[in-house]
Amino acid sequence: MTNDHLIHTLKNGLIVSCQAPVDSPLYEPTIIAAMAQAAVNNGAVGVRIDTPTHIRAVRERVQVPIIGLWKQVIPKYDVYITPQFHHAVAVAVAGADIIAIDATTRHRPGGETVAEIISHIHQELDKPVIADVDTIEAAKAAAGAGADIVATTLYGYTPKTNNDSPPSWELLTQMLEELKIPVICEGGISSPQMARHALNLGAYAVVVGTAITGIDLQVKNYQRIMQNGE
Ligand SMILES: CC(=O)N[C@H](C=O)[C@@H](O)[C@H](O)[C@H](O)COP(=O)(O)O
Repeated sequence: MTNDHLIHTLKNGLIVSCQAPVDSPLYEPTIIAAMAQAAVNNGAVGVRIDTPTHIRAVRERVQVPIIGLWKQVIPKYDVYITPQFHHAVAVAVAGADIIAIDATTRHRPGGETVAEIISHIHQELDKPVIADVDTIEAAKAAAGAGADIVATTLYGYTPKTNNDSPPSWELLTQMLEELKIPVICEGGISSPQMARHALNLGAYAVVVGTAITGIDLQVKNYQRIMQNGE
């Protein structure tokens, strides 16, 4: 399958992000892979998976495109989603079909620019890149740098955006108006109706994580509201 065809299989579909906090009992390759398979069995067109180990386990069980990433904590840097090319290599070798990278305009470790990482991923790994962004400026820069897809993933998680919670319909609309490449709506989608709304606005596909696979965060949230009333 060509990369264009692969991207096309995601169109208008639901991509389920199967991730868990590192201190959760769900943070196990077999459990992540079971969640991914359950998602695919029920119609998910793709899955989004963190770490090479989890990607390898999921690859054994599902055929749909895997969007792979590797979250890293690097002292002095806030960029954490597949921050450097060598992380992208590990993600690709583990079996991911598409690589997600942080494409915000924040300082990056290793002296690589977003454009350099994207071009290395294209030339050396032959994989499409999803640029996870927070603002329209970052989205435009990522598209200009050769990203295949941009996603609203980091809206609400960076100093420029963290006084609001995702999703931002405004950012999604702006990205759809100003970019020519597919735009994925990701982050804070918590109901099928919200996912449908994103598609109605023109999103290429929708990624849902916490609302489907996030037992830890969901239960914490229920508890907080049930115990404290807010
Ligand atoms: C900001 C960040 O690190 N987002 C991560 C990206 O891979 C995941 O933790 C999210 O679960 C994913 O983006 C889906 O979003 P939501 O869980 O809100 O449906």
